[in-house]
Amino acid sequence: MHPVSSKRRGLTHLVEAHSKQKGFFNRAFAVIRPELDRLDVARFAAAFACVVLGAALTALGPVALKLLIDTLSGGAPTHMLALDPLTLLALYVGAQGASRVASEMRMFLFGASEQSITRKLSRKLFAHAMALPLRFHLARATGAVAQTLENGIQGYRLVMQHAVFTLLPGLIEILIMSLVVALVLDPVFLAVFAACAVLYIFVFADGARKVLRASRSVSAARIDANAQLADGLLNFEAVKSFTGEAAVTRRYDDTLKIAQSRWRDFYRARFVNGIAIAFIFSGGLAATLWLGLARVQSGAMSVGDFVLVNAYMLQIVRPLELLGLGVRDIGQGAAFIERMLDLLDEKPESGAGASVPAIGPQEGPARITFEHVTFSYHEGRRVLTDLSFEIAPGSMTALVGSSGGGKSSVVRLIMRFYDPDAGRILFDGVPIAEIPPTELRKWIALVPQDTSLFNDSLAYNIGFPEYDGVQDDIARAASLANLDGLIDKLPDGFDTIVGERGLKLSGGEKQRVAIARASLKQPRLFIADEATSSLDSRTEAEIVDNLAIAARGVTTLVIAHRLSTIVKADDIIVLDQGRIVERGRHGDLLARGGLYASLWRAQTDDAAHGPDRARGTGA
Ligand SMILES: Nc1ncnc2c1ncn2[C@@H]1O[C@H](COP(=O)(O)OP(=O)(O)OP(=O)(O)O)[C@@H](O)[C@H]1O
Repeated sequence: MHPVSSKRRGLTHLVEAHSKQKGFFNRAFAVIRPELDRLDVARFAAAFACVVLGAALTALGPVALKLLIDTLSGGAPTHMLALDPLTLLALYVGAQGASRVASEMRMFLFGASEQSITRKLSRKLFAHAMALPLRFHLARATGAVAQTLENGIQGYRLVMQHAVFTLLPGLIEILIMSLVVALVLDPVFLAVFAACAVLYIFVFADGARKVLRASRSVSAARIDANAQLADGLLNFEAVKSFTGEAAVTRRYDDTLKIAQSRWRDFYRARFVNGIAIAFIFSGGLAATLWLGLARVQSGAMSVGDFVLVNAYMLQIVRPLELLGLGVRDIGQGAAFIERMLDLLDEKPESGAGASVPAIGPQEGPARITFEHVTFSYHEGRRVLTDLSFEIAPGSMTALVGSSGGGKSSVVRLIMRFYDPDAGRILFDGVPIAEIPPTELRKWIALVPQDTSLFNDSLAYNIGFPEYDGVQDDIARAASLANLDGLIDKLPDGFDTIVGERGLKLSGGEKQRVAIARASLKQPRLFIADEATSSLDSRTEAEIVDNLAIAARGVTTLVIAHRLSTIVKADDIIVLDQGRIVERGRHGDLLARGGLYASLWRAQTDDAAHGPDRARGTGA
């Protein structure tokens, strides 16, 4: 390749990399800017003042020492300040002490604002994760999302810490030292300092690039490892029952091994960098002292000057090293932040977290209309095809059919967890695509197929999300869902902690908590997706009766495999492979002798042979 063109490409590459980095820092700053309040800014400003003061004192301390030595060694006072030794000693000690105090103040002020920003940033990230659509969460591992957020926060802390503690003081110290050297000493020392500084910059720039690359890999590996960790912990019941402890530990260790090797690359990059710096430092120190020695011997320099140049050479390493460390660790922080910024770029659901004006009628039982709705989760695999039906206000409609037929998907579309590929869904005549999801969901109470509870008290879980001030309502809802017997038995009653995802409760108890929660909502549409599938027949019958009373006047959509629970429905829609194959009342459908009749027959036959076999025959 032509050398000039390759050079040009190199330049273009550099310019591109620079503008990319600029874009990154703008994006990263845009995330925290709205979170900074006046107090944060004031604390930062005060920390900044301490940094400037501390750095100036650190740089000027050796000057006082030089003056003291010159005075003590009887050398002609070449300086303008003819101060007595005690004053000079006090100045030197004072500069050292004050610089330490400024450093402590800086840490105190910075720590307070860092924690405030970290809290606000964590809250913002969590709120964002909560506002992301269900589609996002179903496609991601919980542990990976958690680690991405954790890495991001750590990244911000690294960047903030180094901006305040390393980059800034480093720059100020170098500036002041260069000024003093230029004013007081032979310019040759400035040249040595400058040569060392240039070499440092090259070595650090190279190191920072390598460390950044290694940090990216570390960040990705940490996320993968945490995804495995959370997956194992969440599935511990399956792990135990299938004695899979060793298998999941191995699976987790495989990701840990990758993370370990990425960390090794990271530390190797840092090590190589550190060794190069040590060589430059030793070379610079040797050159300075050799030049200083010759000048002291020839009388061109005082002993104080020699001490000053030595102190600066030792001291200049620190700010330069700090600068390098700062750049390197900011690179690491940036790599950690990158993934989090990608997550923040994920679009939240429209209207999520915001208060949006509601559209359409505000009360009364809902009318739900499906108009030629077609839907697939992934291209090429259609789940619902040309679905058209209407659920009349105040009616009870049942959705039945074989497993995987698309019943829960109908519910997800009504909730706007997903949008249809074609056709539309209307809520009281208003297309739900025009209703903000958060508004729409306020009108609907859903008892989902899989109930997973918060690791909190029974009362919290029933009253979720508005726990405070509804104690009586919670007790009433618990009683409606036949939970009072259980609560009486528990030593802590409503305050009993239900365990992670409600694991300390039985499947049926969890379902009843979900029913109680939904019944508190006073919705316009009540949806029960297999809400009583884990209950024994008698409890189920009692709850169904209670629900019928509670849902009187509310439009109700019930998905059920156990057909005995929906014989009284006003309308039964039979779905098969995403299409409506039959529709009518229980008696009509039986008389028709189609899919519904055969499902019914299978269940009643099973029931005749034993009640437990009657469960889930739709599967
Ligand atoms: N998040 C998803 N991503 C991809 N495919 C999905 C997703 N959820 C469900 N499916 C698929 O969509 C189809 C319909 O699922 P759906 O849960 O709506 O059926 P269902 O009638 O409620 O089944 P069941 O009675 O077993 O609960 C199934 O083939 C299922 O594998």
